Amino acid sequence: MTPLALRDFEAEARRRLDPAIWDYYAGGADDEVTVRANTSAYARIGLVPRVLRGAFHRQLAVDVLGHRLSMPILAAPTAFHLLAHPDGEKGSARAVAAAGSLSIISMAATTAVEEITAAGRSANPDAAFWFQLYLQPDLAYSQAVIERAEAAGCSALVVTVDSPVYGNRERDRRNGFLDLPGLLVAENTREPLPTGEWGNPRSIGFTGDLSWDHLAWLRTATSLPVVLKGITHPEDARLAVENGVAAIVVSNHGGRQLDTVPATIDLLPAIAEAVDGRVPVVLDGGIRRGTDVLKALAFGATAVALGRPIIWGLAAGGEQGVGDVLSILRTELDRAMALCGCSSVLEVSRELVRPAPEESWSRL
Ligand SMILES: Cc1cc2nc3c(=O)[nH]c(=O)nc-3n(C[C@H](O)[C@H](O)[C@H](O)COP(=O)(O)O)c2cc1C
Ligand SMILES: CCCCCCC(=O)C(=O)O
Repeated sequence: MTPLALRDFEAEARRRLDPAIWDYYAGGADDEVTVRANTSAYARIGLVPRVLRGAFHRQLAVDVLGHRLSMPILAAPTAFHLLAHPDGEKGSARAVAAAGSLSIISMAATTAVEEITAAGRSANPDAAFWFQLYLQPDLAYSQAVIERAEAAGCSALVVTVDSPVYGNRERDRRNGFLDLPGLLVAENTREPLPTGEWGNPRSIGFTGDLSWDHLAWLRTATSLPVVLKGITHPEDARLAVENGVAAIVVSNHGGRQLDTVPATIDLLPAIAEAVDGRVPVVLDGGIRRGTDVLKALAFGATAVALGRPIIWGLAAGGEQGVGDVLSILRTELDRAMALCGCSSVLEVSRELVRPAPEESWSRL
């Protein structure tokens, strides 16, 4: 059956993947309340379209930190793509680049950052990449990883701030997922050698005392723009801007870190208000339809990022599958914009959305 929607890729990915690998990709923390909330929240938000606006041609392109992207949809950082398909991170990067979008490369990628950026640029010479960092307690080692990402051509550093410790992923614990020998080689965590080559991989650590002081250290460690990923509180968004970050990613890590954090789409309006247009705001978590993208833009996001749907596309059809996922979502967003009377993503505004508590929604 030809996949028509992102959920079709999810079903196909599930069918193809080893159940323990599927669980790692699909699962979340504790009772997975946040995993479910991220997607179900969109159904509670109504779209109230404007009509007779002549939106025959639609402009989907956006500018994010100096990059012109063909659409407001990026690839969020996700680990271990080679577990999904032999095309791995190189296949995903080529598909995202060919779609005119931007990949945030995971520090826990199973392919070296240099190979990923080269693959993306083979598909689109103008392709943009950001590098996601789990700050390591050994700052000298973190510095080496950052310099490696810079040399590979990444244009921003995305620091994940929602993970001072690893989330409680019970599916993985039951499956013994992280204990599988040789399964998980995070290529970008190799030791720098005096020869300039990369030695054995280190296991990824988390910085338990992660604080704003580390952000000050990062400023000394890189001249790249710093993006904070994992902002959920409006006060932290305000602090992030005051501390000079270039952008924020509103994210609860796809429900994989702290369970019962609300859906990101429900957190977005207060964060967008706190940021007040001073830096770009990217939202991830639960984006599965073009209407979800439109709702996020309407509540103040500059762009959205996809986590699991990229993995589904990869598992179902390699590079081509990722391309199809992006193409379907783009077409859905374009159609939703047409039906809402928007000829540009810049025209997608708050007047189009109505957050509806379930009781009032049922009265409509
Ligand atoms: C399998 C998987 C691996 C992930 N790996 C990372 C990672 O290495 N670094 C990171 O900051 N976030 C990681 N995330 C979180 C994503 O970047 C993103 O926040 C989340 O997946 C968005 O939700 P969605 O999957 O519903 O789109 C991962 C998520 C998944 C599902
Ligand atoms: C110990 C392995 C760390 C990889 C983390 C990848 C990630 O963020 C995830 O959500 O999974």
